[in-house]
Amino acid sequence: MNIALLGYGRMGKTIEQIAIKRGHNIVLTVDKDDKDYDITKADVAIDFSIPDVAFNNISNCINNNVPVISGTTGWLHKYNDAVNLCKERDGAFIYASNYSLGVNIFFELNKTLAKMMNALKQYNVTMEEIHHTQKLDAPSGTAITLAEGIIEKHDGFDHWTLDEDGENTITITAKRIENVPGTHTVNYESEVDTISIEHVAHNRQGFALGAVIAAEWIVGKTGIFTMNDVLNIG
Ligand SMILES: NC(=O)C1=CN([C@@H]2O[C@H](COP(=O)(O)OP(=O)(O)OC[C@H]3O[C@@H](n4cnc5c(N)ncnc54)[C@H](OP(=O)(O)O)[C@@H]3O)[C@@H](O)[C@H]2O)C=CC1
Ligand SMILES: O=C(O)C1=N[C@H](C(=O)O)C[C@H](O)C1
Repeated sequence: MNIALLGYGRMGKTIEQIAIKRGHNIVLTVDKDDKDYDITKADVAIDFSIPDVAFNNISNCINNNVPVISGTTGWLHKYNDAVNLCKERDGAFIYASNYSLGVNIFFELNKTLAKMMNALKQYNVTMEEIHHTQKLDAPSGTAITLAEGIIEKHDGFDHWTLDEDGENTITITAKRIENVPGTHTVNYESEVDTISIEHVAHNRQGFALGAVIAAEWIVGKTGIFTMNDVLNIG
């Protein structure tokens, strides 16, 4: 498979290593200063860039009939525009806030726990995410997906906030610590005890492997998909 990497930073480079090990070719790498490139030489594009440019990168792929996997976070106010464009052009597109297989299991565990905790309203939920200091967005896309999972399954919570308490609120705390690849903790606290679930990424390999698996899966398909479709879970 011929792969284009839109964003050739920490994730782009990790994806390159894994894709090559799995027998693929990297035919294009795109960074900030690369403007006039031919995306059509790729069978699939993988976007791990920055929030301000992700939507343009994705649109360019869809407009040129190239299936696209995006892992960039912090651009989701435009997600519906990407979905509409993909439908209009009969394209193929996946966005996931986290491609790691472990985190996608964690997303399901989080929803199952939220459903159980719905019966126990004495517990308040809070969340913490920790990432490296270069991260541009907060809270993390993964924390937002976790919060949305709780809101879907627990009728005591209808929104999330960053660092602010409030009624029916899932308060997310975002910490930035040198070199942390990504840690997410969900806590249910009552007066008598705390129940916590946590996912700790040890490096970026898990995110990158999931993105390459998604890219392998989407080639030859049309539609808007999620990692649940790729992994057949949920
Ligand atoms: N969904 C998931 O599983 C994961 C998502 N992420 C997300 O992926 C994104 C990238 O993370 P990471 O690799 O750590 O970040 P980096 O900052 O290391 O990489 C981002 C790259 O995007 C490049 N870039 C800037 N402008 C453009 C442009 N116009 N077109 C293409 N590329 C451009 C930057 O280039 P330059 O340096 O020249 O500006 C940089 O090389 C983030 O949003 C992060 O949150 C990260 C890990 C996992
Ligand atoms: O910026 C990162 O590094 C990460 N971003 C994603 C997010 O915002 O959830 C996924 C992962 O936690 C690493």
